[in-house]
Amino acid sequence: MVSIRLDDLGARYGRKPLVQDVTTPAFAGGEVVAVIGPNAAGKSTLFKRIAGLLRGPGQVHVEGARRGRDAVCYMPQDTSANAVLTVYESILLARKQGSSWSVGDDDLGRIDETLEALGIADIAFKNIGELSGGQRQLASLAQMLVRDPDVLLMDEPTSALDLSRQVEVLTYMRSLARARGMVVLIALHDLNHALRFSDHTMVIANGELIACGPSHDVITPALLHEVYHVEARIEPCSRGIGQVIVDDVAAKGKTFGIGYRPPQTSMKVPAE
Ligand SMILES: Nc1ncnc2c1ncn2[C@@H]1O[C@H](COP(=O)(O)OP(=O)(O)OP(=O)(O)O)[C@@H](O)[C@H]1O
Repeated sequence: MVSIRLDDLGARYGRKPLVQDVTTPAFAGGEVVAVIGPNAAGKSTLFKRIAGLLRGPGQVHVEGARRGRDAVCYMPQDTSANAVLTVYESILLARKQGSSWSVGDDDLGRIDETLEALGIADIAFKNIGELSGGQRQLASLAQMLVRDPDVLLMDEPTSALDLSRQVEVLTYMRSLARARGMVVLIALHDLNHALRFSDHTMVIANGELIACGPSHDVITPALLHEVYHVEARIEPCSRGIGQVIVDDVAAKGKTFGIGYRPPQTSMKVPAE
């Protein structure tokens, strides 16, 4: 079974180090790992470093992979595409990348299965330049899945999707991780998704790993206060799944340079 472990990993753009000293336990095939943290914390940079797209110190240890050189796939946050290809062609191209160009029944079967599972069979022959943002994100996800990676890095893969699609995609990803023995690392801003769909959570802040462990142990009111400067509770919903409820933004959390202002308690109604 595949496993991935990060050892003192760092990454830089030019000379500037943006991620440093990231060391994790081994994550095993079948596990979903959420990567959370504020804007500009270094989540995408970390993913690019793991995928070998950036240089830096430290090591990525992948053991037991089936796919050798193609073991790790990275789905970037920005999925815009200009190529004049249909969705189907782009997925076929992704499937055959780095292998022989002959197309077999297994290739076609995997593509059909993925299109169906992601609910995009109806747009298979649309040009990818003509898709909506959400459709493009699903097509991009399909391109990754047909490559059968051992480790899949997904950078905010549900950011353009409507509510039901978000839940469907994350449910599917978790079942696929289990069924294919794949490790899935997902950068997420929705902490309720992290609580519901991930086994482990890594928290990145200012380019450093400040917490890593079982998601329900890591995502706590104290952590949310420290990292996001919010006063929050974690309450179990009727199905027993933890939900983050943000009561307030701490004064320290002013983000836009205007300082925190308490919410307005009344609205001005124009006189008739
Ligand atoms: N190509 C680049 N050259 C120089 N600096 C970059 C480059 N790309 C990103 N950065 C910087 O690296 C830092 C981390 O960015 P990164 O995209 O990894 O953050 P993130 O945690 O993924 O943020 P977000 O949640 O907003 O997507 C930021 O300060 C960003 O400005």
